Amino acid sequence: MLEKVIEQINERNAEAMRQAEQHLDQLTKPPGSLGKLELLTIQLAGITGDNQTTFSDKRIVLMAADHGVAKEGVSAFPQEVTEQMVYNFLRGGAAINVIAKQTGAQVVCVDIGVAADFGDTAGLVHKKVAYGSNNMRREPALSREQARQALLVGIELAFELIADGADLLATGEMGIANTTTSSAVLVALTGAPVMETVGQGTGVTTEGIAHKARVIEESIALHQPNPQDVYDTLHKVGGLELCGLAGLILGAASKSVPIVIDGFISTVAALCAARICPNTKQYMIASHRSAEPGHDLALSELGLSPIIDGQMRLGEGTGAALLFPMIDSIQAIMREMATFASAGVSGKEATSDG
Ligand SMILES: Cc1cc2ncn([C@H]3O[C@H](COP(=O)(O)O)[C@@H](O)[C@H]3O)c2cc1C
Ligand SMILES: O=C(O)c1cccnc1
Repeated sequence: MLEKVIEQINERNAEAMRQAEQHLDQLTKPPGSLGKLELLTIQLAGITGDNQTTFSDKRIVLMAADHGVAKEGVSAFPQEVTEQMVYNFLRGGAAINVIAKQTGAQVVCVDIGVAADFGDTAGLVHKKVAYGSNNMRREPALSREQARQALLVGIELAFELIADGADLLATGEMGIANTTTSSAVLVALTGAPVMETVGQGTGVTTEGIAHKARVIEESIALHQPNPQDVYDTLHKVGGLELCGLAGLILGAASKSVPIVIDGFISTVAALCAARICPNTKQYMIASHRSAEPGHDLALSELGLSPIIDGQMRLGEGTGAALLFPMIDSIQAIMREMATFASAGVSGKEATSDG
């Protein structure tokens, strides 16, 4: 299945990108003056093959999972908050619900590995692979099989949502202690110094940050994840939502559906997807730069430049959903804005430097 998916992740449509660029330069504005939004719409044209797409069915896929490493006191909040927040998402009370409602998008809340039983709770997508991961400081976080299974959950979910009409996907997550897990995966894959990848997460103190770094160092020293092998890394120091989101991104790319990447945790999942299939990067849209210090490193590994710089550190897909109105605006500009010719506005003067 994975091999087939990877085979289907192609280069973007270069001709559609060229046409989008040409159209942008005919609109009544100085060339390039819409900055990163111009690059964004060119990218979207390359993904969909059309420079005037309206994205009318956007879904934020919020994967929830618990992390055994929470036992090491690496978060400012207790583990049960993951379960409690799942109920909050289902009731529409979380930040992501409010932002999604504002922008007309849907939140798809997935239990991929919460350490609680939700029974057949309505509104929740039931895809539990395990009741949380193990404490990576003592044992591998997941079995290799669990990591593979969670990745497949993500791929299949992307297929289901796209078959159901979704034309734009975004990543979101909930899982107490997952900034620690994400930093561990980032360090394992890049060899970056641990202290450059850890931040306050939900609000730990300076001492708390040093403690997180020690827990990560000890976990990596214990398991020695192979930096060339994403599965080895994910199973030893990863988490179920990271695996699931990596799968979701691969699945979206294989169907030529753009995928908006949220903050630090989501970007680490994106890095895992890109290590599995580098072409996947062409389908990723970096929404915002999180306050987590490791986020910049993960973004630069991917060669992505986010549009929003809001010092946010929430996750859930909030940064990604905040980009939706900007996506709608630039797509409307492509469809509706007047050209120099249609408006009778004089074009750029030829100058000595061209
Ligand atoms: C009430 C609440 C809502 C959240 N929504 C997202 N997160 C975010 O914080 C967690 C990661 O931070 P750490 O590694 O420090 O635990 C994740 O669940 C993430 O999605 C939340 C955290 C809390 C407390
Ligand atoms: O950037 C993120 O994704 C993030 C940062 C802190 C806490 N939760 C999520």
